[in-house]
Amino acid sequence: MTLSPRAVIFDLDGTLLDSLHDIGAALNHALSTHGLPLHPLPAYRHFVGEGVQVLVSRALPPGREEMHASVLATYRAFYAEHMFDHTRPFPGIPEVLARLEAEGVKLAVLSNKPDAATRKLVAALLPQVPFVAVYGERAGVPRKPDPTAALAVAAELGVAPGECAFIGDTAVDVETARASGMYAVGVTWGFRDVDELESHGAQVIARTSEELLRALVPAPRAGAASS
Ligand SMILES: O=C(O)COP(=O)(O)O
Repeated sequence: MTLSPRAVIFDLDGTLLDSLHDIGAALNHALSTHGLPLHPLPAYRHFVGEGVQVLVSRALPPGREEMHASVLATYRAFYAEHMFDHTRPFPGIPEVLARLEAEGVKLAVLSNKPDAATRKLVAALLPQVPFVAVYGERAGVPRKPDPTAALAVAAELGVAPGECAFIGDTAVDVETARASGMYAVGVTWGFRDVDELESHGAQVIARTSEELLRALVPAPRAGAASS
């Protein structure tokens, strides 16, 4: 099945960008600065996804909630300096975005990452992509899976929610898509597994960037590639 959406809204962390290392290293730096135990980097797969406040809450040891503000401040300062150390687009992502652009599909990013970091990363690592809208978590706007921001992005793009696909790697993204009335597409190269995506209602699962493209746009006509 090809969805052929008029617009595609992408999650950022774990969907477009492989950002786990820099997030985990920055939070481990903050934890160690405050004398708290660290986590192995893979543990951060389950901490990321619901914004920076929740990220820090999940990383703190039980009973140390009073450290939240200090750890968050140290994390923010360190991450601002190190968010580009290891973070790169996942393999095939620039090609997916270029093909969607060529097909005339409108593109946007909606992340639960803080807005400033979201914009900086997208501008620096995907500079050639003509995203119509790029948003992270903003004061006064409920974060995903609340549909408010996704519906506002669809309106900004001038498309109905039913003409949008929402692409993400976590339950939060799939729930956002469903709550907004958009196609829910889960990708497996990010931070969570297929079970999580399916059990939260992903209508399509893409395991590779090629599978994602096949789900979104019609295949080039036979013979078109050889000319
Ligand atoms: O940083 C987060 O909490 C999540 O970011 P994402 O919404 O781009 O996955």
